[in-house]
Amino acid sequence: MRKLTERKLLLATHNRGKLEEIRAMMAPHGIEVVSAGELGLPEPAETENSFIGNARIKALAAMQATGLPVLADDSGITVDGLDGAPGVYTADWAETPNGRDFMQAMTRTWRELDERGVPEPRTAQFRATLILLWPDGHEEIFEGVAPGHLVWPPRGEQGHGYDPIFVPEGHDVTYAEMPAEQKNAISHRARAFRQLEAFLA
Ligand SMILES: O=c1nc[nH]c2c1ncn2[C@H]1C[C@H](O)[C@@H](COP(=O)(O)OP(=O)(O)OP(=O)(O)O)O1
Ligand SMILES: [Mg+2]
Repeated sequence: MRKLTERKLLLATHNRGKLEEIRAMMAPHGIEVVSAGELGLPEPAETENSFIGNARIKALAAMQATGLPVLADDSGITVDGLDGAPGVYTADWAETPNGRDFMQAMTRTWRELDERGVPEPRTAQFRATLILLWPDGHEEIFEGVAPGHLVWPPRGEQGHGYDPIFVPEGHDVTYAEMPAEQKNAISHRARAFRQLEAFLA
């Protein structure tokens, strides 16, 4: 098994919420995390239609720019009553001419469920695909899924993105109502990260 021997890792993301979560998960391993956003690296277009495909695009772009081993995260929420949408397009649903608006994206998600007459509980899964890419092209892929259901109206101030409407299975509160440590112990990203931990030297 290829181990990550560097104590510093580049995270190919421009998302501050992901950065904070993965930084917290790496900290106990003594690995410092810097992000593509912090380094001012360009944000590549995510043109694939799979989480793995888009994670690889981001990882490759950051690795080619720096020559460093890179971790990338592509994630999103799949809603059963919407046949898996927004899925790979979760971030796209938040796009506006003035940047991202996740209240708009969450509102659209709930409205489309209403329009289809989907009964509650409106089940959904948060998904994260992590790719660890070495400069020689070697890669490892890790996937985490967190099942749960959506609620309306949005609740909580923690976290980011769609956190205020997602209640993970076995809990009564949304991701956004949880302290960061609790979300980081149970989230889709945490589940993917636990597989990755085997690769940390
Ligand atoms: O834990 C999460 N809590 C709430 N929302 C989340 C989470 N994880 C992903 N999401 C949503 C929002 C994000 O915008 C989209 C992923 O899109 P995705 O392209 O992977 O990330 P991104 O564009 O925000 O950052 P980047 O591509 O630079 O890593 O799914
Ligand atoms: Mg993105």
